[in-house]
Amino acid sequence: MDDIRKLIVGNWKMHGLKSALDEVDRLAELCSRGEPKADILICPPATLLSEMAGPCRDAGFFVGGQTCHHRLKGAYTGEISAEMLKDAGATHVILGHSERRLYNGETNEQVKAKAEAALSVGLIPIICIGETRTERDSGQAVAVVSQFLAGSIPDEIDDFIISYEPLWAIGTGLVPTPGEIAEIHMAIRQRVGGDIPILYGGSVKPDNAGRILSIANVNGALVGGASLKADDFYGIIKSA
Ligand SMILES: O=C[C@H](O)COP(=O)(O)O
Repeated sequence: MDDIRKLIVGNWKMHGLKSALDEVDRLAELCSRGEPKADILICPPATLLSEMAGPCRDAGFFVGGQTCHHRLKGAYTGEISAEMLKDAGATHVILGHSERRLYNGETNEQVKAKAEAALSVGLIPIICIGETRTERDSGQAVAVVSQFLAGSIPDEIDDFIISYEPLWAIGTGLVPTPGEIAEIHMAIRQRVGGDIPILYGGSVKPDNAGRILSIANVNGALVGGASLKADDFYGIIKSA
């Protein structure tokens, strides 16, 4: 079994006003009761990043972005650069999330360029890949995930994270079988090598996290809905 330290990531997506900082305080209090066996990364909306960086750092948590532009500066109204995320205290950035590939039309080439921008300022990219229900049901899951891998990862890089997120498991309460997760994570492992963390994301909850995190080559989780409340998120963290 690989000895990569588990990473539990909370992707808050488009949730979180300043009052959500109370959840960071609550999570810090819960985690102070014992030594979590995982690193914890919270990716809030960009509007909260600077304000969260301090409390998270004090609690031993990392903070990250949910996307970044592929350029470091310029006339790109409404965009956020990797440099701005770094300046706000981020250490990681989620890239190519299926919700951005679907709703914003993000392509593999754009994800690759964003990853290069992130790496150029010292951010660790978390590159998301996954198949649709139709692709899973037609036996294409491994092929589709392999194509995303080939197209989204910059050449010659070694400090990045992959997150396998079957699109049909995001926000649905549905989770692949352990065998399905193991098969995909092994395929990713064979492609990226032994040191790259591979996270699973898609309806991870306190009651299934232990089982998912015990699967070979699952080095952590990318958690959406269950990361918004500290007690739920801690239920996943302590399963690591
Ligand atoms: O980024 C997180 C993934 O989209 C999973 O979201 P979820 O835990 O709400 O299914």
